[in-house]
Amino acid sequence: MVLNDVSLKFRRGELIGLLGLNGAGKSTLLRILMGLLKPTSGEVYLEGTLLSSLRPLDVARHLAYVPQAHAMTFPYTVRRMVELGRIPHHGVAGRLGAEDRLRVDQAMDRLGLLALAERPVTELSGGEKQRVVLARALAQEAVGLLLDEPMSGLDYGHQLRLMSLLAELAAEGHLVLLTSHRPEEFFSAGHRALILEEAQIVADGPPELIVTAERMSRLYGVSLAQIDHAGKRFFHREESE
Ligand SMILES: Nc1ncnc2c1ncn2[C@@H]1O[C@H](COP(=O)(O)OP(=O)(O)OP(=O)(O)O)[C@@H](O)[C@H]1O
Repeated sequence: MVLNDVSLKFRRGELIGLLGLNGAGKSTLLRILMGLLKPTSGEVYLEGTLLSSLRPLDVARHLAYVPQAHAMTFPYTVRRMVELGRIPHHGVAGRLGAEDRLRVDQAMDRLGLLALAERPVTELSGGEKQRVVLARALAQEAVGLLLDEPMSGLDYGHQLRLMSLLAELAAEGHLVLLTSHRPEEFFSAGHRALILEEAQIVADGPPELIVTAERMSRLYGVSLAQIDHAGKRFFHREESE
């Protein structure tokens, strides 16, 4: 069983980090929340409505999902790819209006993509592609952003910028749920940390109480010490190991 007895409630304005070992079920949980996988028992509700009763485009107006890997087969330009994020608003056959263009430009700007706007996505680096997919999710203007390892492949500067952007989005009222293998990332910016272990949520609460050396040592099976500095927490492997 990938997930068992998981009961969670998410609210607008929350920035939530989901931690867990490889194979713990993090992506599975995001896919269930997006309605891409159906739970064998239990239900997902989106603002009071049963998720499974909504059409995919209706879901996409509320939730945007950025998976871990994205195949980019067609040589669309970066701009065209980000424009696809507007489909939930103007429909599959609809034309882009002024509002759509504005949102696309804003999303590209926030991900630092304006200079790459006319480049075919097939010719981009891994980190650049990742930023395009994130910009497409932003252009979607969904309240909830479900991001599977959004930092992966990004250079250090873009990782830090993305973390600030996600905090900004949460402050603007979005729900941001991301998975990561770097517990430090949530400590300063995240409001809530979740740990998925043995198919269950074993911890759910403020990062300062959950993302501790003791818990991270147990989770990852390496002995860690923590350093708290300037409102941030860092981990390092204990010398004695
Ligand atoms: N399509 C699938 N068919 C069968 N089993 C799957 C499928 N996708 C994932 N699994 C299994 O479900 C479990 C959870 O996988 P999931 O991708 O949700 O883990 P994860 O926590 O996101 O891992 P990672 O950190 O490696 O990305 C794993 O044991 C995996 O092998």
